[in-house]
Amino acid sequence: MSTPFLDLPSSEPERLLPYGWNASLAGDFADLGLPDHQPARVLRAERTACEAITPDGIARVDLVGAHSANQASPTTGDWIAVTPPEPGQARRLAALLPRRTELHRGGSGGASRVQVLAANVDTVFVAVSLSSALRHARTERFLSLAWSSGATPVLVATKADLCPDPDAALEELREVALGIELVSTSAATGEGMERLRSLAVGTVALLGPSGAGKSTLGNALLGEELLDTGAIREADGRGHHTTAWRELLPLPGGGVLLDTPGLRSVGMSGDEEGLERTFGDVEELALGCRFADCEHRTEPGCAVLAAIDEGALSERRLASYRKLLRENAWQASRTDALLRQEIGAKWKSMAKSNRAMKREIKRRDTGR
Ligand SMILES: Nc1nc2c(ncn2[C@@H]2O[C@H](COP(=O)(O)OP(=O)(O)OP(=O)(O)O)[C@@H](O)[C@H]2O)c(=O)[nH]1
Ligand SMILES: [Zn+2]
Repeated sequence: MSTPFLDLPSSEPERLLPYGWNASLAGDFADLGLPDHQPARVLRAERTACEAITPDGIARVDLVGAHSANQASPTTGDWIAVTPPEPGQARRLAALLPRRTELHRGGSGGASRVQVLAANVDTVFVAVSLSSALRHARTERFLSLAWSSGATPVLVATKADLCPDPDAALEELREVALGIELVSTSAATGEGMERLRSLAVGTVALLGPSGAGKSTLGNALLGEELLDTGAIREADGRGHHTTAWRELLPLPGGGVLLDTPGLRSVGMSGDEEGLERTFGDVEELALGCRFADCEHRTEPGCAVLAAIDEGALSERRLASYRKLLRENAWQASRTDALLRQEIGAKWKSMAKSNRAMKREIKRRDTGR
């Protein structure tokens, strides 16, 4: 196998390794057909420039110039091709490498475009604090966002040391963490940190409500107090927005931590695929309903209501699913009509045929 590096005398491509550079990305870069350029990863993006790690170290990259207007603009986590270093010349963006994953939120305040918050995130740690009342609907929202990005979510329960009955709380969370890893942690005792480190695969993003302990988890992974935690912020009023701030930080045991201000304030994006995965149990049950368009309210032969009667599904979970679907529909109605037509119609027909297929398979399996 050829080395994933480029043969550039002045540069040290090893500099990209702690940021996730690998042979597969080298292949993507080669496919661009820009042999005179260099690969780089975006550490922080602004409107007209970004900061990136290049084989020559961290550099400012101008977004104007060769990069065409109809291409997506780079965001934190993107791999890009940049012009080689030239004395007295700023680097320029030449191309964006294909994204493997995309964390996004729906347009808000009348904006019609979906806003991409981060690219190429492999693992999302969703933090939920055990020190306050659990709000499952909110947690499910974060998990959906993670699923829809293409990354693998992990549910991280924080502040176990402050919880009077952590076992009961975790038991509850297990239903929410359907099919994913659930880790109980405490920054105070170090509980769960080793396991968390082993789950920090690739580029890791932290999601969760304010005060859930994201910065504290990040610092534990980094082995250094690089992120300001609530306690420090309160003490000296410092924020994340200093110019020296980089949003991608290599982890000592491999992997990269991604921490952007935008991710700290995400809600729900118009995405139903992520919901389907988060609520896989409800979707699965719904396949057994007599009517294909069953809304699981009063319909006869409703398998979802039957499961609730039997205690196999909690009413709370169905209610939470409904609420998120409603919220999604509302979000979708706010995005612009064209986008809605294009994406909505495609998704609807896909979902419809998917459902029909699943029902057919189920029918055959059960011989009905
Ligand atoms: N006792 C205890 N306190 C913790 C733990 N984890 C975090 N904290 C405290 O909880 C507070 C909030 O933690 P942060 O890490 O700042 O939370 P955050 O999610 O980054 O918050 P935002 O930056 O507002 O999004 C801080 O005062 C932490 O010291 C824990 O495991 N145990
Ligand atoms: Zn039903």
